[in-house]
Amino acid sequence: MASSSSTFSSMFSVSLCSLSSSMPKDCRPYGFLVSPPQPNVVPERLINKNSFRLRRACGVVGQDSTSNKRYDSSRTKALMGCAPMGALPKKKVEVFETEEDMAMSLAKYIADLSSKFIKERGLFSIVLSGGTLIQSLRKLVEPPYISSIEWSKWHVFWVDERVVREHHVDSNYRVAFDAFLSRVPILLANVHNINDALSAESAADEYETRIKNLAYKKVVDTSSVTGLPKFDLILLGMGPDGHVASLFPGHPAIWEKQKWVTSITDSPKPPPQRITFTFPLINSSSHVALVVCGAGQSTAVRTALGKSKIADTLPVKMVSPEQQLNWFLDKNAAF
Ligand SMILES: O=C1O[C@H](COP(=O)(O)O)[C@@H](O)[C@H](O)[C@H]1O
Repeated sequence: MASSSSTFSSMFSVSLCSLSSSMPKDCRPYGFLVSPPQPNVVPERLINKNSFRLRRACGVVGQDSTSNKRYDSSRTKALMGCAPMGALPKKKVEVFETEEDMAMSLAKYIADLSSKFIKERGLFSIVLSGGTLIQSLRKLVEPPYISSIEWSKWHVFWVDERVVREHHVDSNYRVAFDAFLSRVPILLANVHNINDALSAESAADEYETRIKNLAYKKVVDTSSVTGLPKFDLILLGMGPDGHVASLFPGHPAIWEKQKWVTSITDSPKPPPQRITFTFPLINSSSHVALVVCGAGQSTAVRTALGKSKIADTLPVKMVSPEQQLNWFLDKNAAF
């Protein structure tokens, strides 16, 4: 509910940043904040001054205090996910008084995107996370959305999954099925969960292949920028350590560039065996909603939305979809 939300501007001077720049649309190796001279770096005079100001306000450009060189952490972030240079998503941070208000606004946001993409493409590809996010989808199974959404046009995926059988309590599929999918008229054939009979590595490979085939059949769109499947909407939760999907701080999987879906067998949060989308695939999506509630997440939220360069390797801060990044926060997570 717009009326009960407040933007983050008062806290971080960052609320709605509609950013763009004229950086070349390519992808270079990551790992530096101060770019060494490179042939494809756009001369500073070509960077629109207003755009620079906006980006500085959002903490994505600035001056390195030790070397006195200008840095552009948006570039670094884009590179991490292999997203196009300069194609920063629009970013919107909304803070709601209660989780109930947030759930209402989230339902409207999803319903609006569902209708937009169904109009444009005839289908809606939506990717779920596990955890507390699913509870926040409860308004979708109530009026008006239960009858207004064209559920038969939905294709549902998981950004990460625990490698357990699908009826197991730890299964993200099971949590979503029990609380959400079983209550709406989605076609079972359009619910694309992992093959739970496989090992973590095989399940990741098989899921990637299936996604590739569905992109070939245009069930999932394809990014004209990266050439990777482009999901219409990815819904991400976030752990207190700033992890998203099963991409944990300090884990090598956050740097994966070749695979679209990878496996891990040493998740710091149980269960240890998981499959997860990698950043190149997450960041090729059109829209991402980061849905975060509760005081336990507030430190990671502050770090992610603050200006610290150190936070650039916090998984949640590496999320950068092609079109729009929306944060849905309750007050407890935000303050
Ligand atoms: O393990 C996981 O954790 C994150 C965050 O979950 P939450 O319960 O703290 O909201 C979740 O987004 C991810 O899908 C899940 O596998």
